[in-house]
Amino acid sequence: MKLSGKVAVVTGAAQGLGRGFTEAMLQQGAKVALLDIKVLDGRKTTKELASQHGQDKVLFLPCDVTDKGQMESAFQQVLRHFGQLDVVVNNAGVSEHGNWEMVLDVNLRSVIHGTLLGLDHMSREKGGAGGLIINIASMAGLLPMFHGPVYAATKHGVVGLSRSYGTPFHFALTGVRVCAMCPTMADTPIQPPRVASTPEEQLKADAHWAYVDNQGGLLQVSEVVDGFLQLVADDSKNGAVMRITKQKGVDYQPYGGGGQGVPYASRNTRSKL
Ligand SMILES: NC(=O)C1=CN([C@@H]2O[C@H](COP(=O)(O)OP(=O)(O)OC[C@H]3O[C@@H](n4cnc5c(N)ncnc54)[C@H](O)[C@@H]3O)[C@@H](O)[C@H]2O)C=CC1
Ligand SMILES: CCCCCC(=O)CC\C=C/C=C/C=C/[C@@H](O)[C@@H](O)CCCC(=O)O
Repeated sequence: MKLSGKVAVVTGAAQGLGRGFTEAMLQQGAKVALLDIKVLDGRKTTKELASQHGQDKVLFLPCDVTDKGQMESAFQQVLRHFGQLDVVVNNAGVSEHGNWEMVLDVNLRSVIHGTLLGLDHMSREKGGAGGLIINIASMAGLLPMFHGPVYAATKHGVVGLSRSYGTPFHFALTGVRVCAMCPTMADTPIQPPRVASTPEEQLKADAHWAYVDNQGGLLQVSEVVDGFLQLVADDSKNGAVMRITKQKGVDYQPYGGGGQGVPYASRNTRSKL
């Protein structure tokens, strides 16, 4: 997809990878709606990007992605404001912490909802023009994460969701490509501090940072963004799972047969909003 003139929604765009994806799409001529629960940070980021790219190219919408009503309203505001929708980046996410249901809500349930909203607004079978959905998973979506089992479960779910909606069956109906990105540790505020507040958390932090250091350090946001732009541009990639690691750079998770997907015999195979 060429991004010039296109309209994108990015969740969790106030900082980190989401801000990186947003800036990259603006630089390629897209207009971007930034959704984030952090209102002050979101407004600050949007103001900075507006000064670089033009006020008409950005729109900030305060939005808690776990609130279905806020998400539906945000997508409707994007359509009203920009008149179209071509790209959805379900990026908002949180790392593992005590509240496992919140991790599930943000990292998986909201990504499912954002995917369904994107399909609802872009799918050709619903009068849309087709488009692209990129769901931000993680290498924890492909590997076990002993200090983050719930986090890993959500990211495995994002991979499965993206591969399933990224089958030829759905593309024939929707004209919407759906892919997942699986970066390893990247230099954003999601990273835990090296010095924790409790001995138990310090043990986890030491294990985390020992792994990061052993893997060659953190990815830079720019490295993840480069992969993102490659995925956006490559219209042959549907249902693809992009990996970004320090060892191998950008590559794709290899899968054997079955890439066409398996029909699931149920009364209603198609999820509803
Ligand atoms: N940084 C890393 O090491 C990696 C990050 N990821 C994934 O990349 C995505 C972005 O993460 P980062 O930029 O690193 O983290 P980050 O913490 O810097 O940014 C996450 C953004 O999501 C927003 N957010 C969180 N909960 C929200 C909610 N309920 N509603 C709306 N916005 C919400 C935050 O306010 C923040 O702006 C996440 O899905 C994360 O799991 C994947 C692999 C590696
Ligand atoms: C706790 C902070 C938030 C977590 C953010 C993440 O999602 C971090 C990424 C999670 C796991 C990373 C695994 C990294 C694996 C690679 O470094 C490499 O070891 C994998 C090689 C796989 C292969 O070659 O098949």
